[in-house]
Amino acid sequence: MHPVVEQVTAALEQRSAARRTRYLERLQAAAAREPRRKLSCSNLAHALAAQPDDARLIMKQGGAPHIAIVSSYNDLLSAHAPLRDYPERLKVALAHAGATSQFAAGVPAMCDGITQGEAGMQLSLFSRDLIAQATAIGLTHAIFDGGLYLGVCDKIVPGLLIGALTFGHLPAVFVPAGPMHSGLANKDKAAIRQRFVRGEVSREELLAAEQAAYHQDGTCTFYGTANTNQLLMEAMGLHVPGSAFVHPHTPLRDAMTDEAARLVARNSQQGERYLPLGVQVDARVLVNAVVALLASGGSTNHGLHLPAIARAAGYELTWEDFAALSQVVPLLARVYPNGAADVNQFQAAGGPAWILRELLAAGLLHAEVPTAAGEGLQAYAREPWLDGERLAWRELPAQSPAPDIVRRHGEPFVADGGFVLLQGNLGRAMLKTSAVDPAHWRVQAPARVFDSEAAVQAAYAAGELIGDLILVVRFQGPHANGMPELHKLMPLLANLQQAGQHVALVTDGRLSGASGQVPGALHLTPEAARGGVLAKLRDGDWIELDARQGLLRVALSDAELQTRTAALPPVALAAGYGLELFAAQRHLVGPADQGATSLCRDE
Ligand SMILES: O=C(O)[C@H](O)[C@@H](O)[C@H](O)[C@H](O)COP(=O)(O)O
Repeated sequence: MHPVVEQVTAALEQRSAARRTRYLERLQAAAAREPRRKLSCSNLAHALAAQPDDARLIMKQGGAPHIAIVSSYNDLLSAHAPLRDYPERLKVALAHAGATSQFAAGVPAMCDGITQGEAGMQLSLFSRDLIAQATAIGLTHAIFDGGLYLGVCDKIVPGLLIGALTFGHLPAVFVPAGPMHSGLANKDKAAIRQRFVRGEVSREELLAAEQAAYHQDGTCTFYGTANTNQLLMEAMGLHVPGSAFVHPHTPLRDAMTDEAARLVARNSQQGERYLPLGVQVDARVLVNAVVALLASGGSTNHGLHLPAIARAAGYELTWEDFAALSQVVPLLARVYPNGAADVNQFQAAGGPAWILRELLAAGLLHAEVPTAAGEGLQAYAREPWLDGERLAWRELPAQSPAPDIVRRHGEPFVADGGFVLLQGNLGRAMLKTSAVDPAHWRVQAPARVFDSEAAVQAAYAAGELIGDLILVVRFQGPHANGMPELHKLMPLLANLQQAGQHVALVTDGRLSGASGQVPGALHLTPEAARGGVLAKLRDGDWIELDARQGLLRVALSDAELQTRTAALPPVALAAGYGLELFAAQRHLVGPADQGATSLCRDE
């Protein structure tokens, strides 16, 4: 076991000891209560009312595990559209496994692809917490012995997991649907966007390219936040092994969905092996998730989601933990935006199983952890296949079949994991280097300060973004406006960079997991709307961003900063599009480095 992985795990355990103890006490109390068996007759009758006769009978007897199905299905998200028929399929599979089940909750799911650059994006991160709460509402009926959680995309899997951890005495299996087939290559899609921004292609050509990329149901094919979720569920042992990137509507996918039902019934209190989710997700599992994130060049959004998930399990996972692990975890995959391959090509080259096998071999993962599939993570280092009609797993080749996509741990693409914690008089921020050319890891330039993504776009269109510059986009933090992704800035920033300008982004907002190329100091905390120095910046202030040194500073002394008046957040930010309903979240939300959540705050 690598000593740094051991140290980070021990430190995480130590700093979280009191919180984790409280969490486990709650979990044990919930497990001991067995509420279903103590429900009053009228409560139970309500639960049984809509059930088929045979299920009613079994549920009345109370001996079989009763499994909650929580789904984020809608057909607005291409990634979630295949989940439509899963509940019926799972109910049949659960019955075969001797369990009964109910569809406990449908939770909201929003598509960041549809809302990029629009007002709805301001609800994106808050939707994670709402999904956690909606999951809890389904489970709070207290009649369940386990949960199946159906979801794929950005905020949905973290939200489901936070909700499920609140009912950590129940076992959980996460059920994905898989990616769409490859369409127009992601880098060609990005190139056409850059040309559109430069006025070189028409809107019709742009739309044709977008539709060639997003062309059917299933998850988008780049390694953004949704697909990072999927790899993390593998690394945390919460999936049927290898189910992340199997296409929807295939016999293999169906077999894996059925297997999820078998596993959750088996892991219930009435099953062969009781595995409460809250016990399963311990410090080792959280560290494994961070390691897998880093080794695969995953989404920056998990710098928020993993600390929020950790808090739901009683842990204080910090950006320092990410940074320490990043120094020893090698980058083993090149998947867009960190490379040219898409997730289908990544999967064909070995996919998550390859990454996990290599990390296990390098002693960078805790191997002896309980998983949904059994004891030990090794089961997740093999690939699934159908042996006739039987679901089986087989070893991957020893050598990389595609060294431009996946590498052995001894021959990585880069020796570190590409997560940098930037610190200085502007605050603390995250920067992901895996998609950024090292030539751009250090930028020193005057600030151009904006209070919205739209204002940057207007300045670009007016030809005002000239020369080297650090684009400061502030009042984009969780308290200000829910911390939207600012992905629409990418084509224009990439154009400036390609034109030879030295550019970087500094923001208290987020970027999409699909963003790359241009260095971005993200999730800056404290945010401008909560006393951050960002609110005091002016055009022309000299900013230094250095990924190698972990530095982010403005060349102003403390005395100079003292004399500056902080700008006020733009007025009337939160009206229309439902934003007015989320005032309480904006008020309650915690800082980015604690997961930007209004849930699981310090007790
Ligand atoms: O992966 C993420 O973090 C995103 O939130 C993701 O949903 C993405 O931003 C959109 O799908 C846009 O994708 P493209 O604009 O790159 O096509």
